[in-house]
This record gives sequence, C-alpha cells and structure tokens, in this order.
Amino acid sequence: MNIDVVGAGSLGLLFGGKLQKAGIGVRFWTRTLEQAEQLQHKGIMITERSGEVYIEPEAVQARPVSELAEVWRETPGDWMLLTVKQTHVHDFIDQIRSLKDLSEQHYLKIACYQNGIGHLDKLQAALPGCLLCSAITTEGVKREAFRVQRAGEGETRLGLSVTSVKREGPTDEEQTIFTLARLMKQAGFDCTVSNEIDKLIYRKLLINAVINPLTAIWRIPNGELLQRIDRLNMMRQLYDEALGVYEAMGVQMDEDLWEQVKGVCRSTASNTSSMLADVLHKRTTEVESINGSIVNMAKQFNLNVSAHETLLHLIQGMPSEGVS
Ligand SMILES: NC(=O)C1=CN([C@@H]2O[C@H](COP(=O)(O)OP(=O)(O)OC[C@H]3O[C@@H](n4cnc5c(N)ncnc54)[C@H](OP(=O)(O)O)[C@@H]3O)[C@@H](O)[C@H]2O)C=CC1
Ligand SMILES: CC(C)(CO)C(=O)C(=O)O
Repeated sequence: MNIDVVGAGSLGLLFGGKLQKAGIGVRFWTRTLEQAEQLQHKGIMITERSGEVYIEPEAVQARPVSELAEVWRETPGDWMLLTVKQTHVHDFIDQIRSLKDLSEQHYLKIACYQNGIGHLDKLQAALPGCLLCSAITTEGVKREAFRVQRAGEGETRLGLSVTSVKREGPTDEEQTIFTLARLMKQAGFDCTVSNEIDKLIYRKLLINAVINPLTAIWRIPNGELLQRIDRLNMMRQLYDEALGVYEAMGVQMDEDLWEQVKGVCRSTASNTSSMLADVLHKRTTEVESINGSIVNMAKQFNLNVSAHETLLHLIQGMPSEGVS
C-alpha cells in the first residue's frame, strides 16, 4: 500500500507521519524542492499528548510535487491525501492534470481534507475519472518546519459527498474508502466512514464561517468570542444567516447546532483559528471558500447574508503577500 500525501504541512505531516510509523508506505509531495530536502535531512517530528513520534530522515520519501505525475505513471500510489489549503487546490490540479486519463486499474483516489467548500467541484471538473472522498477532521495541528504539534486527538470522518460523481465500472467505492479508514485506524486515528458526510461538511462550514472571520478581525483566540455579549451577538448573526441559507437549500442541521458552535469555542478556547493564523502570517486566507461560499449559496435564493458579505470583503482586503 502506497499513500501519497500532497502538501506536507500541518495535517499532511501528521497523517503521513503516523501512517508511515504504522508501517504503511508514504510518499510526501511538497510545493518546493527546499521543503523536500529539509524533510529528508531532518525527518519528521510529531508531538502529541502521549509523547513524540519521530520519523528518521532516511525513512522519509519526499519530492517536489512537480515530479508527481511522472513518478505516478511509473509507480502509481493507492490513495492520495490532499492536504493543501483551498487556495492551492488549483495549483495541485495543474500539477496532476496529465493523470486524468489513467487506466481503470490505477485511477486516482483522493481524500480531500480542506475546510470550506468548492474544492470538490473543481477537482471533479478537472479529473472526472477520479474518486473524491471527503475527509472531515476535528484534529487541530500546527507546523513549524519539520515539527508538528497535535493539540488533541480529533475525529476524522471519511465519506462520499453527494456532489461526487459515481465512477462507472466495477469498482466498489465504499469498500475502497473503508480500506483507507482501516489504515488510518491502524495509524492511531479515530477514523470511521460516514454516510452523512455532507451534513458534516455543512456543519464544519458553518462553524468555520462563524468562528474564523471574527477571530481573524478581532485577533483573539477562539474562546474569547464567548467573553462578551457584543461578540456573541455577531456570532449569532452569522449563524442565523448561514442557517437561513441551509434551510432554503434543504440542508438539515442538528437542533442544538448553536450550542455546538459555542462548544467548539470552548473546546478550542486557546486556539488561534486557521484564518487568524493566515492573517498574522500575511497569507491568503480561506475566507472565499468559507464565508464566500455562504454568500454564493445565498445569492441563489436571493437571501440577505450581509454579515458574511461584509466579513468576506474585510478579510479579502487585508494585507497579504499574495502567495497563492
Ligand atoms: N491544521 C489543522 O488542524 C486543520 C486543517 N484543515 C484544513 O486542511 C487544509 C490544510 O491545512 P493545514 O495542513 O493546516 O495547512 P498548511 O498550510 O500547514 O499545509 C499546506 C501545505 O501544502 C503545501 N502546498 C501548497 N501548494 C501545494 C502544491 N501545489 N503541492 C504540494 N504542496 C502544496 C504548502 O507548502 P508551503 O508551506 O511551501 O506553501 C503547505 O506545506 C486546509 O484547508 C485547512 O483548512 C482542516 C482541519 C484541521
Ligand atoms: C474549528 C476551528 C475554528 C478551530 O480553530 C477551525 O477549524 C479553524 O481554525 O479553522
């Protein structure tokens, strides 16, 4: 079994590193040659509550993603874990577009970890023959060079979104996804297959659409959103607007979702949200695929989502190096 991890960032190094430690073959594909070389010289260090996991440099297979298509034609992998940000999905597509006509035996199976929505449609359009599995995870991981810090042990759910086009032919897609889940479990992750993955995608989207832009604008950790009534009111407005859109779309959410949103603020109280981290590092944020998606969905129903729209523009207008 060979797993290709595309994007050796926080999630990529955590999942790839632990899969490799469990004896599964892993190849890391980096954006730059420099990062591939760094991993091969330093190895990978994962710090978790239960201790440290170290992958020796000589055990790390890392190459720049520009070589992926060529290597794949010779030695195809079994699964690809796509752990780049939403803002880099189009670059990934450009790198592997030439693999879109692979044989039936070696078709691409990609597990997509991105927050927000929009990536599945882009991937499906560019790579119509591939199997797209969504990976929704509550892991909280940070990276500094070759070291990753796992905040706690989250849950990962794999599944086929209704937007994924069923592949033709005899392949049993569900069994294939169960196989990936088994490997993840073997590597120590709480990972199962869900037949409600769309609900989880929309739940996560709503949580990110409420917490991320506000923490990024106010530059506060997640828990501080609950400390003042004016912050809570703003959260509630974002929540109500998003829920109105979901209702119009016929997307069902749990009755206690508002409590769940506040629960995430509590359980990740000291976290710097990913959007705040991007703003602080002057990186392009994922706001377009988070609040921007809510705005786009609202347009289809002529709904007013002014809070999402305003935050979308405020965050898009923040200084960035324009790295994507
Ligand atoms: N971190 C977390 O705890 C969680 C993250 N997510 C989601 O998962 C996704 C990934 O997040 P995260 O791991 O934190 O992000 P990171 O920025 O840590 O990692 C992304 C990695 O992808 C690399 N990359 C960019 N473009 C390419 C490319 N074309 N080919 C190969 N590699 C590329 C980046 O390289 P470089 O650094 O050189 O630019 C970087 O190392 C995001 O959508 C995020 O919202 C979801 C749940 C939890
Ligand atoms: C749930 C939350 C808000 C945790 O920080 C997150 O997913 C993020 O920061 O992107």
